[in-house]
Amino acid sequence: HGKTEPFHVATPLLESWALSQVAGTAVFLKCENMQPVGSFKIRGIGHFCQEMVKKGCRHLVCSSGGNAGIAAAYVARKLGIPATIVLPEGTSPQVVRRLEGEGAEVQLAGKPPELRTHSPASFSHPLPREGNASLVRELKAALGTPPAALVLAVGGGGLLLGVVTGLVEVGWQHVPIIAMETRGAHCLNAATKAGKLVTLPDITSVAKSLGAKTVAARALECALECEILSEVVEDAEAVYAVQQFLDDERMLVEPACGAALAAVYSGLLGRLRAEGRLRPAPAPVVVIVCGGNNINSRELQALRTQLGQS
Ligand SMILES: COC[C@H](NCc1c(COP(=O)(O)O)cnc(C)c1O)C(=O)O
Repeated sequence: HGKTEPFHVATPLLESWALSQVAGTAVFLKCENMQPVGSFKIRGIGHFCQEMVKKGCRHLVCSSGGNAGIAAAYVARKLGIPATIVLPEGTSPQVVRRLEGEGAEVQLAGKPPELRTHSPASFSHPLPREGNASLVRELKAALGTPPAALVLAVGGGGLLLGVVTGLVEVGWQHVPIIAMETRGAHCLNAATKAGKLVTLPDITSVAKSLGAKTVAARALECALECEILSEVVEDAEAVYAVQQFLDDERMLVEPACGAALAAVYSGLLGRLRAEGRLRPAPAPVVVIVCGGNNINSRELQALRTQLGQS
Protein backbone atom coordinates (compact mmCIF):
# COMPACT_ATOMS: atom_id res chain seq x y z
CA HIS A 1 0.00 0.00 0.00
CA GLY A 2 1.49 3.30 -1.02
CA LYS A 3 1.82 5.71 1.88
CA THR A 4 -0.26 8.37 0.13
CA GLU A 5 -3.14 6.38 -1.35
CA PRO A 6 -6.24 6.75 0.80
CA PHE A 7 -7.21 3.80 2.99
CA HIS A 8 -10.93 4.10 2.31
CA VAL A 9 -12.66 2.17 -0.50
CA ALA A 10 -15.14 3.63 -2.99
CA THR A 11 -18.38 2.27 -1.52
CA PRO A 12 -21.45 1.05 -3.41
CA LEU A 13 -24.34 3.44 -4.09
CA LEU A 14 -27.14 0.90 -3.75
CA GLU A 15 -30.60 1.58 -5.18
CA SER A 16 -32.87 0.31 -2.42
CA TRP A 17 -36.18 -1.08 -3.67
CA ALA A 18 -37.37 -1.62 -0.07
CA LEU A 19 -36.58 1.86 1.23
CA SER A 20 -37.94 3.42 -1.99
CA GLN A 21 -41.23 1.62 -1.30
CA VAL A 22 -41.31 2.96 2.27
CA ALA A 23 -40.34 6.50 1.24
CA GLY A 24 -42.58 6.69 -1.84
CA THR A 25 -39.60 8.05 -3.78
CA ALA A 26 -36.31 6.65 -5.09
CA VAL A 27 -33.86 6.06 -2.21
CA PHE A 28 -30.20 5.26 -2.86
CA LEU A 29 -27.87 4.06 -0.08
CA LYS A 30 -24.21 5.14 0.17
CA CYS A 31 -22.92 2.07 1.97
CA GLU A 32 -20.17 3.36 4.26
CA ASN A 33 -20.87 0.36 6.50
CA MET A 34 -18.84 -1.57 3.91
CA GLN A 35 -15.64 0.35 4.58
CA PRO A 36 -12.81 -1.92 5.88
CA VAL A 37 -13.25 -0.36 9.35
CA GLY A 38 -17.06 -0.72 9.40
CA SER A 39 -17.93 2.99 9.12
CA PHE A 40 -17.23 6.16 7.11
CA LYS A 41 -14.64 7.16 9.74
CA ILE A 42 -11.77 5.85 7.60
CA ARG A 43 -12.33 8.72 5.16
CA GLY A 44 -11.75 11.56 7.62
CA ILE A 45 -9.62 10.02 10.35
CA GLY A 46 -7.68 7.95 7.81
CA HIS A 47 -6.74 11.04 5.82
CA PHE A 48 -5.92 12.97 9.01
CA CYS A 49 -3.67 10.23 10.38
CA GLN A 50 -1.85 9.82 7.05
CA GLU A 51 -1.13 13.55 6.94
CA MET A 52 0.03 13.54 10.55
CA VAL A 53 2.39 10.62 9.89
CA LYS A 54 3.76 12.47 6.86
CA LYS A 55 4.47 15.34 9.25
CA GLY A 56 6.42 12.98 11.49
CA CYS A 57 3.77 11.68 13.89
CA ARG A 58 5.02 8.41 15.33
CA HIS A 59 2.21 7.39 17.67
CA LEU A 60 -1.53 7.89 17.07
CA VAL A 61 -3.69 8.67 20.10
CA CYS A 62 -7.44 8.83 19.57
CA SER A 63 -10.30 9.17 22.01
CA SER A 64 -13.37 7.71 20.43
CA GLY A 65 -16.76 6.11 20.79
CA GLY A 66 -15.15 3.23 18.97
CA ASN A 67 -15.53 3.78 15.24
CA ALA A 68 -12.99 6.59 14.88
CA GLY A 69 -10.71 4.50 17.10
CA ILE A 70 -10.96 1.47 14.84
CA ALA A 71 -10.20 3.70 11.85
CA ALA A 72 -7.14 5.18 13.59
CA ALA A 73 -5.92 1.75 14.73
CA TYR A 74 -6.34 0.36 11.20
CA VAL A 75 -4.35 3.23 9.67
CA ALA A 76 -1.67 2.95 12.34
CA ARG A 77 -1.24 -0.75 11.54
CA LYS A 78 -1.09 -0.03 7.81
CA LEU A 79 1.51 2.69 8.41
CA GLY A 80 3.44 0.57 10.90
CA ILE A 81 3.15 2.89 13.93
CA PRO A 82 1.64 2.30 17.40
CA ALA A 83 -1.86 3.51 18.33
CA THR A 84 -3.47 4.21 21.70
CA ILE A 85 -7.26 4.38 21.69
CA VAL A 86 -9.20 5.84 24.64
CA LEU A 87 -12.73 4.44 24.90
CA PRO A 88 -15.68 5.13 27.22
CA GLU A 89 -16.71 2.42 29.68
CA GLY A 90 -19.38 0.15 28.21
CA THR A 91 -17.97 0.10 24.68
CA SER A 92 -19.09 -3.07 22.91
CA PRO A 93 -16.66 -5.95 23.58
CA GLN A 94 -16.32 -6.63 19.85
CA VAL A 95 -14.96 -3.09 19.40
CA VAL A 96 -12.28 -3.68 22.06
CA ARG A 97 -11.48 -7.03 20.45
CA ARG A 98 -11.13 -5.42 17.00
CA LEU A 99 -8.90 -2.65 18.36
CA GLU A 100 -6.63 -5.17 20.04
CA GLY A 101 -6.71 -7.22 16.85
CA GLU A 102 -5.44 -4.15 15.00
CA GLY A 103 -2.57 -4.03 17.48
CA ALA A 104 -3.75 -0.90 19.31
CA GLU A 105 -3.34 -0.24 23.03
CA VAL A 106 -6.84 0.26 24.49
CA GLN A 107 -7.48 2.52 27.49
CA LEU A 108 -10.97 2.55 29.00
CA ALA A 109 -11.83 6.05 30.20
CA GLY A 110 -14.60 6.87 32.68
CA LYS A 111 -17.26 9.02 31.05
CA PRO A 112 -17.42 9.24 27.26
CA PRO A 113 -14.23 11.12 26.38
CA GLU A 114 -14.50 14.78 25.38
CA LEU A 115 -13.69 14.06 21.77
CA ARG A 116 -12.34 17.47 20.91
CA THR A 117 -9.39 17.38 23.28
CA HIS A 118 -6.67 15.20 21.86
CA SER A 119 -8.35 13.12 19.24
CA PRO A 120 -8.18 13.24 15.47
CA ALA A 121 -11.92 12.78 15.74
CA SER A 122 -11.95 16.42 16.81
CA PHE A 123 -14.24 18.21 14.43
CA SER A 124 -12.48 21.51 14.18
CA HIS A 125 -9.55 20.25 12.10
CA PRO A 126 -9.95 20.68 8.32
CA LEU A 127 -8.28 17.38 7.40
CA PRO A 128 -11.10 15.00 8.47
CA ARG A 129 -13.62 17.04 6.49
CA GLU A 130 -11.38 16.95 3.38
CA GLY A 131 -11.32 13.18 3.79
CA ASN A 132 -15.09 12.95 4.26
CA ALA A 133 -15.57 15.09 1.11
CA SER A 134 -14.31 12.10 -0.93
CA LEU A 135 -17.74 10.55 -0.35
CA VAL A 136 -19.46 13.29 -2.34
CA ARG A 137 -16.97 12.99 -5.21
CA GLU A 138 -17.99 9.33 -5.48
CA LEU A 139 -21.68 10.33 -5.44
CA LYS A 140 -21.07 12.78 -8.29
CA ALA A 141 -19.24 10.13 -10.29
CA ALA A 142 -22.03 7.59 -9.71
CA LEU A 143 -25.09 9.83 -10.09
CA GLY A 144 -23.94 12.59 -12.45
CA THR A 145 -26.95 14.75 -11.58
CA PRO A 146 -27.63 16.04 -8.04
CA PRO A 147 -29.81 13.98 -5.67
CA ALA A 148 -33.09 15.46 -4.35
CA ALA A 149 -31.60 15.42 -0.84
CA LEU A 150 -28.76 13.90 1.21
CA VAL A 151 -29.62 12.29 4.55
CA LEU A 152 -26.90 11.82 7.18
CA ALA A 153 -26.43 11.38 10.92
CA VAL A 154 -24.80 14.07 13.05
CA GLY A 155 -22.67 13.60 16.15
CA GLY A 156 -20.00 16.31 16.41
CA GLY A 157 -20.62 17.39 12.82
CA GLY A 158 -17.50 16.05 11.09
CA LEU A 159 -19.44 14.00 8.55
CA LEU A 160 -21.80 16.93 7.92
CA LEU A 161 -18.87 19.31 7.39
CA GLY A 162 -17.17 16.89 5.02
CA VAL A 163 -20.34 16.47 2.97
CA VAL A 164 -20.86 20.26 2.79
CA THR A 165 -17.23 20.66 1.68
CA GLY A 166 -17.72 18.00 -0.97
CA LEU A 167 -21.03 19.45 -2.21
CA VAL A 168 -19.42 22.87 -2.70
CA GLU A 169 -16.47 21.23 -4.47
CA VAL A 170 -18.66 19.39 -7.02
CA GLY A 171 -21.05 22.32 -7.50
CA TRP A 172 -23.96 20.71 -5.66
CA GLN A 173 -24.11 23.26 -2.83
CA HIS A 174 -27.90 23.61 -3.31
CA VAL A 175 -28.63 19.96 -2.52
CA PRO A 176 -30.59 19.96 0.75
CA ILE A 177 -29.00 18.03 3.62
CA ILE A 178 -31.27 16.36 6.16
CA ALA A 179 -29.16 16.29 9.34
CA MET A 180 -30.48 13.57 11.65
CA GLU A 181 -29.89 13.27 15.41
CA THR A 182 -31.42 11.21 18.17
CA ARG A 183 -33.00 13.01 21.14
CA GLY A 184 -30.44 12.96 23.92
CA ALA A 185 -27.62 13.50 21.42
CA HIS A 186 -29.22 16.43 19.57
CA CYS A 187 -26.47 19.02 20.00
CA LEU A 188 -26.86 20.42 16.46
CA ASN A 189 -30.63 20.77 16.69
CA ALA A 190 -30.37 22.46 20.09
CA ALA A 191 -27.80 24.89 18.65
CA THR A 192 -29.85 25.68 15.54
CA LYS A 193 -32.87 26.42 17.76
CA ALA A 194 -30.80 28.61 20.11
CA GLY A 195 -28.87 30.28 17.27
CA LYS A 196 -25.66 29.55 19.17
CA LEU A 197 -23.63 26.56 20.42
CA VAL A 198 -25.37 24.56 23.13
CA THR A 199 -23.64 21.99 25.36
CA LEU A 200 -25.93 19.13 26.33
CA PRO A 201 -25.72 18.28 30.06
CA ASP A 202 -25.34 14.61 29.24
CA ILE A 203 -25.75 12.13 26.41
CA THR A 204 -28.91 10.17 27.18
CA SER A 205 -29.48 8.59 23.76
CA VAL A 206 -28.67 4.93 23.09
CA ALA A 207 -26.92 6.15 19.90
CA LYS A 208 -23.64 6.62 21.75
CA SER A 209 -21.71 7.25 18.54
CA LEU A 210 -23.65 10.48 18.14
CA GLY A 211 -22.58 11.40 21.66
CA ALA A 212 -20.88 14.77 21.19
CA LYS A 213 -22.17 17.22 23.82
CA THR A 214 -21.40 20.26 21.67
CA VAL A 215 -21.53 20.37 17.90
CA ALA A 216 -18.56 21.80 15.98
CA ALA A 217 -18.95 25.57 15.62
CA ARG A 218 -18.39 25.30 11.86
CA ALA A 219 -21.26 22.79 11.63
CA LEU A 220 -23.63 25.25 13.30
CA GLU A 221 -22.50 28.00 10.91
CA CYS A 222 -23.21 25.62 8.00
CA ALA A 223 -26.62 24.74 9.40
CA LEU A 224 -27.50 28.44 9.57
CA GLU A 225 -26.02 29.33 6.14
CA CYS A 226 -26.64 26.26 3.96
CA GLU A 227 -29.84 24.39 3.16
CA ILE A 228 -29.63 22.02 6.12
CA LEU A 229 -32.79 20.62 7.70
CA SER A 230 -31.97 19.63 11.28
CA GLU A 231 -34.30 16.84 12.45
CA VAL A 232 -34.46 14.78 15.67
CA VAL A 233 -35.85 11.27 16.07
CA GLU A 234 -36.46 9.28 19.25
CA ASP A 235 -34.20 6.37 20.20
CA ALA A 236 -37.16 4.06 19.54
CA GLU A 237 -37.37 5.31 15.93
CA ALA A 238 -33.62 4.87 15.40
CA VAL A 239 -33.64 1.32 16.81
CA TYR A 240 -36.79 0.46 14.84
CA ALA A 241 -34.98 1.68 11.71
CA VAL A 242 -31.97 -0.56 12.49
CA GLN A 243 -34.26 -3.58 12.76
CA GLN A 244 -36.26 -2.72 9.61
CA PHE A 245 -33.04 -2.09 7.66
CA LEU A 246 -31.66 -5.46 8.78
CA ASP A 247 -34.82 -7.15 7.50
CA ASP A 248 -35.02 -5.06 4.31
CA GLU A 249 -31.36 -5.05 3.23
CA ARG A 250 -29.77 -7.74 5.44
CA MET A 251 -27.18 -5.30 6.85
CA LEU A 252 -26.77 -4.56 10.60
CA VAL A 253 -25.81 -1.00 11.59
CA GLU A 254 -25.59 1.01 14.84
CA PRO A 255 -28.46 3.11 16.26
CA ALA A 256 -26.34 6.14 15.20
CA CYS A 257 -26.88 5.00 11.61
CA GLY A 258 -30.50 4.13 12.45
CA ALA A 259 -30.98 7.86 13.09
CA ALA A 260 -30.29 8.55 9.40
CA LEU A 261 -32.38 5.57 8.21
CA ALA A 262 -35.23 6.77 10.45
CA ALA A 263 -35.68 9.70 8.04
CA VAL A 264 -37.20 7.03 5.77
CA TYR A 265 -38.67 4.57 8.25
CA SER A 266 -40.28 7.17 10.54
CA GLY A 267 -42.09 8.80 7.59
CA LEU A 268 -40.09 12.04 8.01
CA LEU A 269 -39.18 12.27 4.30
CA GLY A 270 -42.84 12.05 3.34
CA ARG A 271 -43.79 14.69 5.92
CA LEU A 272 -41.06 17.08 4.74
CA ARG A 273 -42.34 16.74 1.17
CA ALA A 274 -45.99 17.14 2.24
CA GLU A 275 -45.04 20.29 4.19
CA GLY A 276 -43.20 21.67 1.17
CA ARG A 277 -39.92 21.76 3.15
CA LEU A 278 -38.50 19.33 0.64
CA ARG A 279 -39.28 19.81 -3.04
CA PRO A 280 -40.67 16.60 -4.54
CA ALA A 281 -38.17 15.73 -7.25
CA PRO A 282 -37.71 12.78 -9.60
CA ALA A 283 -34.08 12.67 -8.46
CA PRO A 284 -33.30 10.07 -5.78
CA VAL A 285 -32.79 10.79 -2.10
CA VAL A 286 -29.38 9.51 -0.97
CA VAL A 287 -29.04 8.17 2.58
CA ILE A 288 -25.49 7.89 3.91
CA VAL A 289 -25.40 4.53 5.70
CA CYS A 290 -22.64 5.46 8.13
CA GLY A 291 -22.45 1.93 9.59
CA GLY A 292 -20.73 1.50 12.98
CA ASN A 293 -19.26 -1.39 14.96
CA ASN A 294 -21.04 -0.89 18.30
CA ILE A 295 -23.80 -3.37 17.47
CA ASN A 296 -24.41 -7.09 17.15
CA SER A 297 -27.53 -9.26 17.06
CA ARG A 298 -27.58 -9.69 20.85
CA GLU A 299 -27.17 -5.94 21.52
CA LEU A 300 -29.92 -5.14 18.99
CA GLN A 301 -32.25 -7.59 20.73
CA ALA A 302 -31.41 -6.01 24.11
CA LEU A 303 -32.11 -2.52 22.73
CA ARG A 304 -35.43 -3.64 21.26
CA THR A 305 -36.45 -5.21 24.60
CA GLN A 306 -35.31 -2.09 26.49
CA LEU A 307 -37.45 0.06 24.16
CA GLY A 308 -40.43 -2.27 24.25
CA GLN A 309 -40.09 -3.34 20.62
CA SER A 310 -39.99 -7.08 21.23
C1 LIG B 1 -18.73 9.21 20.22
O1 LIG B 1 -18.31 8.71 18.97
C2 LIG B 1 -17.88 9.74 18.06
C3 LIG B 1 -17.36 9.11 16.77
N1 LIG B 1 -18.43 8.52 16.03
C4 LIG B 1 -19.12 9.38 15.12
C5 LIG B 1 -20.18 8.70 14.30
C6 LIG B 1 -21.20 9.47 13.68
C7 LIG B 1 -21.26 10.97 13.83
O2 LIG B 1 -20.22 11.52 13.07
P1 LIG B 1 -19.74 13.04 13.37
O3 LIG B 1 -20.96 13.91 13.19
O4 LIG B 1 -19.25 13.06 14.79
O5 LIG B 1 -18.68 13.28 12.35
C8 LIG B 1 -22.18 8.85 12.92
N2 LIG B 1 -22.20 7.50 12.75
C9 LIG B 1 -21.26 6.72 13.32
C10 LIG B 1 -21.35 5.24 13.10
C11 LIG B 1 -20.21 7.29 14.11
O6 LIG B 1 -19.28 6.50 14.67
C12 LIG B 1 -16.31 8.04 17.13
O7 LIG B 1 -16.47 6.88 16.64
O8 LIG B 1 -15.38 8.35 17.84
